[in-house]
Amino acid sequence: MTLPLLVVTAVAAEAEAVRAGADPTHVVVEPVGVGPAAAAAGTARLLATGNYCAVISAGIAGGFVGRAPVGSVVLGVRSIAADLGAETSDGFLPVDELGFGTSVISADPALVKALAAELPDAVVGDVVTLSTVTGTQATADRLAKSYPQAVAEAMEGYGVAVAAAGLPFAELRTISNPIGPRDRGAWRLKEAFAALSTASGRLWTACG
Ligand SMILES: O=C(O)c1cccc(C(=O)CC[C@H]2O[C@@H](n3cnc4c(=O)[nH]cnc43)[C@H](O)[C@@H]2O)c1
Repeated sequence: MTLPLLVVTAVAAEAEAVRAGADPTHVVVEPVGVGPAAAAAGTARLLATGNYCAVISAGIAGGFVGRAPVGSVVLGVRSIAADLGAETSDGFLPVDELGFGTSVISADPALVKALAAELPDAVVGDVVTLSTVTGTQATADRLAKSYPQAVAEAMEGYGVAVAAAGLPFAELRTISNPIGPRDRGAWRLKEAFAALSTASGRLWTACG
């Protein structure tokens, strides 16, 4: 029998949205906390106590303006730790350039292909992971320029990818807000959760 797919979210509301759409006979859904550290620790714990065919970091996200509109589904091909590194007078230096590992983890190509086939309207691109939600136009512009393939930002993908440690990994997001000046009242949570439920209905095929 095929092993189940593990889907990790940050918060309970995201897990409920995934469960509303996903087939419980093929998909296990767990909230593990907000941010890359909680995501990595929670995912590692789940993978140590269960057998899964793959792990997906799922939830809502901010979308880069002009790349992923509010309400859209995003499928991550790479999860990038965009604030792991050093600040210099010339700008941000990623951990890669410091010689301490990599800030970029690629999703499993076969898993991405299978999900993309099930989610033909998804915006496919990189997803940046940040510990701090972007709240100014200046930061949004810097990130858009530094990560031209990035379509969304969230707070967990890179942490889940590190914990996956070779198990097939991917990131699935639905866009609740544009990345830019903070306007919490403008987040379209209802639309993003509904899109997450619909997309989750296609996850049962992920492991063949
Ligand atoms: O306020 C609420 O009612 C509420 C209900 C459910 C979830 C939330 C969250 O804030 C989820 C946090 C989760 O969302 C991701 N996220 C969403 N937008 C962004 C963004 O613009 N930049 C970074 N992360 C974003 C993130 O992964 C958080 O873990 C609120």
